Amino acid sequence: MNDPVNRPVVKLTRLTRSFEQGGERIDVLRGVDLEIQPGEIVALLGPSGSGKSTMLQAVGLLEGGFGGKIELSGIDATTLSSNGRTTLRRDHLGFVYQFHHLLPDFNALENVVLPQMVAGKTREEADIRAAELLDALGLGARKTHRPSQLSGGEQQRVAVARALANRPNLVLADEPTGNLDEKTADRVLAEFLALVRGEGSSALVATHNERLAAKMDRVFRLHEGLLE
Ligand SMILES: Nc1ncnc2c1ncn2[C@@H]1O[C@H](COP(=O)(O)OP(=O)(O)OP(=O)(O)O)[C@@H](O)[C@H]1O
Repeated sequence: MNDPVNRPVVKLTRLTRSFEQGGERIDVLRGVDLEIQPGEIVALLGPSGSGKSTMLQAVGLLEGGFGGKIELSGIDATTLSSNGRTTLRRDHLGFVYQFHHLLPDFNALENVVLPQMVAGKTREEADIRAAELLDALGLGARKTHRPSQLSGGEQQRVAVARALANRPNLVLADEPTGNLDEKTADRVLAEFLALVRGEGSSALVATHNERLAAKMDRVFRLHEGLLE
């Protein structure tokens, strides 16, 4: 029971978030409950403005201002200090965004090595792990390319490798293939899902694409601030 491996990687209890805009209050999240078990890949569907990014920011411990409870692998993030949240984020989470956000002056391998060095790995360990991930994503021959020398699909694959570098138990992905053409998006998503499954990790993937969402284990829809 106390084994963190068997605890939900995410448990949200009555998560709320409101914004003030022009003197008006918008209730974006109205009491969201969600549990994601280890190894599960969950799609978060919803039209633009429904609150998908807001929800990922909550789970990613990237912003404050939320009501309710956010637990990651049994740890209640809402009671932690800012340093505690940073450590929890570093040790448990990986992030992939719509745009790759790779460091332009570093090559593909270095972009995957850097977060590992920040987490305390040796350069040698980090190099081995980065090469393993890039090889798995078919980028074996692109390791010394800078982001500007890679195609959009290749850049996004490097971003996927970076997100998985520290063996997170949950990857948060916000429209991870939203910037790619349909064929490339399908291929990169399939590789991403296969890698997450192979690593035994979990993922919460925000998308407005029903077809892509259907490839995941469970699909939730954000509608009027609640999950359906
Ligand atoms: N910092 C903020 N201040 C005011 N309103 C905000 C803020 N962040 C988000 N919102 C509002 O919250 C709502 C949800 O935004 P959010 O970005 O979470 O939606 P989304 O489903 O991710 O949309 P998209 O698919 O377009 O990225 C929107 O109406 C947005 O205008």
